[in-house]
Amino acid sequence: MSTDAQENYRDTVAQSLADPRAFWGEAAGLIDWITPPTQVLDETNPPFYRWFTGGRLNVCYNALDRHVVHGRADQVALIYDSPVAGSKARYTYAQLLDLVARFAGVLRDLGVTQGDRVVIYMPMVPEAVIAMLACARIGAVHSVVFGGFAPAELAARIEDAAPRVVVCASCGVEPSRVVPYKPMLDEAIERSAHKPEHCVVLQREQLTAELGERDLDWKQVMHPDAVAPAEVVPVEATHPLYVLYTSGTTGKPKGIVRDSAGYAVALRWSMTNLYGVQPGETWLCGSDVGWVVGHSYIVYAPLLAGATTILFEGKPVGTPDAGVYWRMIQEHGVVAAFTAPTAIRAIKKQDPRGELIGDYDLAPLRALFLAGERLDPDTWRWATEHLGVPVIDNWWQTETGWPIAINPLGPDGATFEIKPGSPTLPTAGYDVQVLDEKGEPVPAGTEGAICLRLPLPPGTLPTLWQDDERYVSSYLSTFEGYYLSGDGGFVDEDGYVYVMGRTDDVLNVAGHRLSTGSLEEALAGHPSVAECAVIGVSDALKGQVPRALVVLKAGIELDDAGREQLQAELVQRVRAEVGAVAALRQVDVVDALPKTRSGKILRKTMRQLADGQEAMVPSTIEDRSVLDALEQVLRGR
Ligand SMILES: CCC(=O)SCCNC(=O)CCNC(=O)[C@H](O)C(C)(C)COP(=O)(O)OP(=O)(O)OC[C@H]1O[C@@H](n2cnc3c(N)ncnc32)[C@H](O)[C@@H]1OP(=O)(O)O
Repeated sequence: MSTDAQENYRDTVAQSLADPRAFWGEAAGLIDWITPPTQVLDETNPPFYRWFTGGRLNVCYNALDRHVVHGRADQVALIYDSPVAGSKARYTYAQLLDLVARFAGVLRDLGVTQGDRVVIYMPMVPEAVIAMLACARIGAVHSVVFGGFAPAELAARIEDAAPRVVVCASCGVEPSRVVPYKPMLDEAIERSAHKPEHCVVLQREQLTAELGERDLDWKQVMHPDAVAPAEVVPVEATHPLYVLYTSGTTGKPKGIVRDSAGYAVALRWSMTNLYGVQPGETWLCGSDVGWVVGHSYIVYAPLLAGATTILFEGKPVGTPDAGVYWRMIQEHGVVAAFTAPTAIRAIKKQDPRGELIGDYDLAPLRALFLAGERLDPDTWRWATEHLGVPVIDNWWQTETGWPIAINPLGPDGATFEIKPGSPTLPTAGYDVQVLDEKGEPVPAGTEGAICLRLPLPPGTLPTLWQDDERYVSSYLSTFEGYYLSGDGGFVDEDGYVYVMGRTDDVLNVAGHRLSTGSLEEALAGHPSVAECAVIGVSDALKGQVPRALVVLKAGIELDDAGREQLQAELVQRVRAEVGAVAALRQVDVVDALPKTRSGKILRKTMRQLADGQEAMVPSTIEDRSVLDALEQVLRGR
């Protein structure tokens, strides 16, 4: 660990905060512009800050065409590795560009123009990446919906985004079953008030879908005789590249807007300066294109950097075993990998001594990055001990699009000492402050609400899709001049950030962000349920799993068999309404829920009891005996 590198990085971050215009103005040179920006940071309409105004560019051009023009045409851009489909494929930059330009032509011929939305509901297949980049090419706004979401969640997103076209696959392939996607899309469109004009369906051999009137077959429309490639459409720097829905505390998802230029600049900068990956190198990000990590670090950042990215359709274990990541690292010559702590916990459970690691040559690997949930010290220690490379935590959110805090990887490894449990230091552009309830900064080591002083750096959300008001009320209204992250934690004397968990009721199940509100809505729709609460409790594998408590309607009496039947129905209901990914397994029928006098359910207190922690009971509790009666239920799992 060189002290020069540490000083340089601290200087970089200090400069990015002291003079963001100079800092990001210089970083803007990392991408190609059609028209350079006239202003680096536009602060004329706070709290709505805009980056690189006046500039015009195309993100697809920067991710593909530029590399073809500059000598990377024959370099592999994308490796598809699917143990579940038994399939592998490699696409050079030239081949990927050809497919993307053709699919952009398909969308154009279907009437999609700049600013139109296109929903993409696909598993981890190359066509998902092709569809995303094709949208970017013609200035359409993509909105990718994770395949593990059920029709109701998909419907909510279709209704909000109002897409002209939906792109979907006939099915996904999970280790234990083939998941029919097309019927779920049909049901979602049925439920949604907005109806897309067309659906382009990729027929997969594992299960083909029946096509209806509005449906088109991907292979047919992509035939070179059927479509002419589309040219790049220049867009404004602030033009939305995509909308990605994320869970808030209520059932209605938030449409995180991502601008074009700020995102391209920040991601390109991060790939080399934070993750230490150079053009031409191979990178593995084991996430899903339905999540922000997939958007940023499977698709956009590695391609913007001219690297080779791997699209992995499989699981860290069981496809076929806990050595699949190590196999890919060896086979594809991966220099840095990125996944969620849950994935490492799953691997550790199956291969506690890390024996499968020894079966592969991991010599090219320089680091493993982990994010998506808190990296517990045990998991960090296991991975560090068995991999022999720096294991680097990084903290960020769907909203920010790229790391808020990380230990940057330099040529000599991690730049700073790793302190287990901390994602290390704030990144360039992020002014991290921990505030107390009154909005005052707390001393080092004291827990509070982790906030970011405005303006946020490029690449972060400029607003919510068609909902400026919700953007302000959700993130900016608690403490004036700050973005409220929703995560709580502290900063130590060395400036290291520690993120301890959500301060609101958002769940994080195996790195998947889910809303308690949408699970509760699903449960509350059952005819026997009067009211309910969902809490996230600690889980050794998934970090957190949901647990539901339901109160029955007056007059409903159930014996043991009746309760079991109801519990099974409620689990099934959440699966059908939210999706299998919610992983609700435990439902308890209780007499009442603990509340404050103003009617707020005490989810945090219940969560503390369920996790065996000391429960903080607010003085405003309405009836203490309700909580006492629940204590045994919650403590005994
Ligand atoms: C890097 C930071 C991030 O991006 S975090 C977001 C992504 N997170 C990860 O990639 C974490 C890695 N985690 C995993 O691979 C799994 O959660 C592990 C730990 C292996 C556990 O596997 P499993 O028990 O099957 O849980 P799961 O969460 O994968 O799935 C739960 C149920 O949902 C289903 N599901 C999941 N994905 C999809 C999908 N794309 N399309 C359709 N269904 C999906 C799974 O099949 C599973 O269903 P079931 O309950 O087994 O019937």
